Amino acid sequence: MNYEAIVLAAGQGKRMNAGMNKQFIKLGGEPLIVRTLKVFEGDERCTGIVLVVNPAERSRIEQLLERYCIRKVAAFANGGEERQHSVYNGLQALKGGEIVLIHDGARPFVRVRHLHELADAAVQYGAAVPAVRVKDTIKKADGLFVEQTIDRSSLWAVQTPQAFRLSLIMEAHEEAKKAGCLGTDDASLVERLGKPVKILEGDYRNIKLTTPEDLLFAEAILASRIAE
Ligand SMILES: Nc1ccn([C@@H]2O[C@H](COP(=O)(O)OP(=O)(O)OP(=O)(O)O)[C@@H](O)[C@H]2O)c(=O)n1
Ligand SMILES: C[C@](O)(CO)[C@H](O)COP(=O)(O)O
Repeated sequence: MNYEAIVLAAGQGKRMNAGMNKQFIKLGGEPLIVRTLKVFEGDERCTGIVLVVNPAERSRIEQLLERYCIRKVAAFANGGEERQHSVYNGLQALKGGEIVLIHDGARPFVRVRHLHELADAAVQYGAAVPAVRVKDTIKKADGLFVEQTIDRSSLWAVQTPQAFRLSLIMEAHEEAKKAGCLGTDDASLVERLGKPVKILEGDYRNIKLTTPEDLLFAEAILASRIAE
């Protein structure tokens, strides 16, 4: 199934502490956002990308698109205060296809195979997310004292891209806006409507570059890809 993509690049990267938006950090010589966009650029099922950016960074990003021959960015949208607001703005800029994939610009290692599986699952279920099983022992705490050890057998760490029927995710965002509800991902807004969200087992290497040590993992993943 073909799809449109929304790629989010309008954060500040505070936790990365790089003194700039982490989207511009170079990984193996190429900016992070370029690596992410190249995955969608190379997927024949992606019909266009809405790129959500901080307006102050737009011309710098446009220069990168030119330099790295990224042609699928069909529209820009302005970032909002929170990730959810950025997605909302991105949704308004879509052309109106059936399926949309919403992706963090900070996850450059997603595989085209997964994009296809997610788009197809969104046709079938309405909403589909990639996720990996939680490997750590998770404890709930009160301050720094353990209250409870959570049974991890039903816990998943959820990633992006998250795939949706456009009508469903539009409704989910409108309803969340009305209710003043903020979620850390888009699927949670569908969940609050009581609609199903399908999990597809993802890839532990589809990391989001969030804190400085993630750069070490990213370089290692990149090296393993080059060796493939
Ligand atoms: N208001 C926001 C916040 C986040 N994002 C994007 O959403 C993705 C995931 O967010 P996160 O990792 O939290 O990125 P930042 O917000 O940049 O990081 P931090 O929270 O550390 O500042 C990133 O690609 C980021 O650019 C966005 O477009 N608009
Ligand atoms: C959407 C997300 O990438 C799913 O893992 C994540 O929730 C983004 O925000 P976070 O604040 O870094 O959790």
